[in-house]
Amino acid sequence: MPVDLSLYLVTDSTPAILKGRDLCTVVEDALKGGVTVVQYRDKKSDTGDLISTAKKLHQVTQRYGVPLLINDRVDVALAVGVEGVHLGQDDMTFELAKKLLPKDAIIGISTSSIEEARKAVADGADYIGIGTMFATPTKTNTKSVIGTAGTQAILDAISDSSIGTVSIGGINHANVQRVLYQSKSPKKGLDGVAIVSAIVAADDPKASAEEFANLIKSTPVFALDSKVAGANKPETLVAEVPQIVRKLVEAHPLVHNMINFVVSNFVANVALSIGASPIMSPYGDEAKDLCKFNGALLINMGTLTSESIPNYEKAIKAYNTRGNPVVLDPVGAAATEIRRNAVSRLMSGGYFDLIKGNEGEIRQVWGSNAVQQRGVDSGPSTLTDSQKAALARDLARRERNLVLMTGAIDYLSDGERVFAVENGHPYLGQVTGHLRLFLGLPYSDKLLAVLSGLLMYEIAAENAAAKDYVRGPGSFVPAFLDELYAIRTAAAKGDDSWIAGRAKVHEVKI
Ligand SMILES: Cc1ncc(COP(=O)(O)OP(=O)(O)O)c(N)n1
Ligand SMILES: Cc1nc(C(=O)O)sc1CCOP(=O)(O)O
Repeated sequence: MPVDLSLYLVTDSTPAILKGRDLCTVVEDALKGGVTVVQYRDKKSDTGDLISTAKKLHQVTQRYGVPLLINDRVDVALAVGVEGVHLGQDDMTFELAKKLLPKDAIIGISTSSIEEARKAVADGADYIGIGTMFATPTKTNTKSVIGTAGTQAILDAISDSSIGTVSIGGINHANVQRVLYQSKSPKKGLDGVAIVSAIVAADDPKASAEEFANLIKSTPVFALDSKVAGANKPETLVAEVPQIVRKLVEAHPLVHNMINFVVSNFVANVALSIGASPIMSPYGDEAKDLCKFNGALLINMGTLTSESIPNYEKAIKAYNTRGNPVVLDPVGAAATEIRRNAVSRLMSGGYFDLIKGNEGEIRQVWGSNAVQQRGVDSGPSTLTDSQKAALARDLARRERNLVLMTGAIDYLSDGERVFAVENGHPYLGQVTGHLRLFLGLPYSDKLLAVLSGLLMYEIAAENAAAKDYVRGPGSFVPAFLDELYAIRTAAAKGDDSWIAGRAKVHEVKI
């Protein structure tokens, strides 16, 4: 019978993690909470002590019908008669372990590259541990931190095989759903997550394991997995927009803004104009209460300070844990070394449902070092329209989220579909800080939700710019707020004329 790898506990007996408690008690508590496999990992004890502890652990795991595997030591596994072993790249070879262990013994192999994973598949391993997902103090001598993108590439390369897969390294309650969701390749996902400190070092290992089990079971299905019928056709999507705008107006959602002070006032007024409820809070600790209102979080890096990043991280963790939408606006991402580092730190620490930026910013998030922004402007474009569309699509595909690359033409992608939106007005580009409030709405097709927000904004901008009293960005702002309000009022009355014949959306085939 295949092993249930969904919640894989790896033990650690070091004082910093076990904190002087009895290992068997901690493991039994974790089993009560829902752990499905246990690996006894002890790098320090002598062989005699390893065997004696493994025997005690085996008595516990057998009571819960959960397999016990031994890290590195085939001899200890044989002496105790446990269900299997976990072997690293520098341990006994798979072939030899297979010869020595009983036929039905479980053998897992550590992998951190496509080559290692392919070899484990060819050898016939039962599962692979894929890591290191995120840097972790539990094990500092890891080969490479590969994140969700590296894990996805490995899963993709072995997607024809039925080998089991778990991710390991730095996984906790705040990131577990993202790890499972974002690592998924089109044909193969992770079967589970391997955890050390977030369970063994927890004050209450049972409660911690229970929380993991619930999060794993309820890992949400996002945009790529469910769309409205015919959702590749712009006209099908645009036809849905009026009712989505109406729903937004009725929902009166809360938006938590961690935003650049330059546009703070404007963003608050925009939110109010379209019927949302804005709160400006750069204070990360406040997020654990604010996220309970089930609104969306917007991180706008416009006026970054040394205190911003830890505050962003706290807020992202709070919203990710609840699965509430988080939007990243990486303003000026390619302008300075500090901003470049901030982007990579945020990208490795949290899940963003939507990343919105100009070409320079999106290229920086993608990892292109060739870009140098001047201030927050994108700078002259060096990409063709189809390269821009491909960049938005590839980033969304890698991050398994939505990407909106703004410019004269906006490109919106969910990693599969790419739509070009040619509405808007140049004045809108001079008034940064557009909010995408629509992600919080209960629509399974998040791309459609964001497209609705985008069209509402851009059509309001066109209407505002057409007023004869609007002569530049200064007079544009109040007119724009009025036009947003006018659309909101019309939508609330069921009047969809604001969008009739106005949307300039086409699908880009790459
Ligand atoms: C499930 C799982 N995956 C990876 C590892 C790491 O094993 P290894 O490379 O042998 O490193 P050590 O654990 O020996 O430090 C693991 N233990 N479990
Ligand atoms: C044992 C181990 N192996 C890793 C690898 O990358 O192969 S990372 C790791 C430790 C994981 O600990 P925690 O869950 O506390 O971050």
